[in-house]
Amino acid sequence: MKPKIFIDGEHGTTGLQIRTRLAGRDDLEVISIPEAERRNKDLREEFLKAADVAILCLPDEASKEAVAILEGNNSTKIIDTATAHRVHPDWAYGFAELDNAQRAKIAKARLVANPGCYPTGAISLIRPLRDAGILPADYPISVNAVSGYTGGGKQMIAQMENPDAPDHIASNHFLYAMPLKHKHVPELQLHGRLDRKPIFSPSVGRFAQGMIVQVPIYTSDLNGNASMADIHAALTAHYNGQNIVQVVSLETSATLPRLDPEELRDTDIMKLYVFGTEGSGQVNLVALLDNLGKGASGAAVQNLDLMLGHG
Ligand SMILES: NC(=O)C1=CN([C@@H]2O[C@H](COP(=O)(O)OP(=O)(O)OC[C@H]3O[C@@H](n4cnc5c(N)ncnc54)[C@H](OP(=O)(O)O)[C@@H]3O)[C@@H](O)[C@H]2O)C=CC1
Ligand SMILES: CC(=O)N[C@@H](CCC(=O)OP(=O)(O)O)C(=O)O
Repeated sequence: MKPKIFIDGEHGTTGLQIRTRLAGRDDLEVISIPEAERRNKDLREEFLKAADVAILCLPDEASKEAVAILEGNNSTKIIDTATAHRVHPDWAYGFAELDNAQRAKIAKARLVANPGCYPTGAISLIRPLRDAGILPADYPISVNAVSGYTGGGKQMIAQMENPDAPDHIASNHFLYAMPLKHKHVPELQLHGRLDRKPIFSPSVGRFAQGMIVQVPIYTSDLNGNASMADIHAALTAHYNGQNIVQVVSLETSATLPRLDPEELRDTDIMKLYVFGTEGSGQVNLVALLDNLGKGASGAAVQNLDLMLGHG
């Protein structure tokens, strides 16, 4: 029997992209609710309970509701793409490259919380340096980022694309979350193994998919005055042996005149860069990804495969 997969929120931005990635797979069966019935709670309950794996692509509250429906049901595994369970101790954090143990943890978990798009970029840069003993736990981390507007889901897509929408956004690029209380901060702090809350400053650009996440660092404040080469070596060692997170060489990074957030659009790859000038005392650590690829739907399918034993 093929495992049954139900994508709750299949007709939203993240759900649709998961559906596309699963189209044509003959090792599993996607069970699906017609779009007009997407908010029919009874039908959703029936599908949630019938699934071997339910992938939740819903706002936080609806996601918690779906998890409550499955309370005590041990036959449906859950991947939640929302923010709701990312710092919950009973949930495995769905970033397979987090450390040596994470892939196996995800593979045997019933509850997997897919990481946020921005945290995927920032944690991929921070965590290996924490684990290697280079980055002190109390380092004052800042994370500055730009995302494509699909990161805000159907609502923001309409705001950006429809000039007649009452809440239309005409800006080509804007900052938001200025009170520094973005929903991603707890996740960044916990999985980045940071003692202090990072300062997270996201922004959105007038492009659909893509993301740049920047973590600037003073190397003189790192343990042992780690050099740019040491930082790059630690990242390279951490991501050795897998093909989704790619550490770009220092030589290539040094030749880049600019970095385009859309470069990895429609891929599930993430590229990491160490920018700067050796000896200057500063580096800018940068992650480049598609917010809907490794930042959401691609990661959900990667986790699904691990949970189905295809890892
Ligand atoms: N977009 C992105 O880049 C990323 C998104 N995520 C996370 O994925 C989740 C989904 O986001 P996204 O796809 O962008 O959002 P969308 O708004 O595009 O899609 C959400 C879908 O859920 C449906 N929905 C909302 N409430 C309910 C409900 N109570 N019952 C059933 N269905 C419901 C919506 O239906 P309706 O059309 O009726 O509103 C819509 O189809 C969020 O939690 C988000 O944080 C994670 C990483 C990146
Ligand atoms: C551009 C934009 O609005 N991005 C969203 C983050 C993406 C999202 O809602 O989902 P995740 O938390 O799962 O990443 C935000 O800042 O709230």
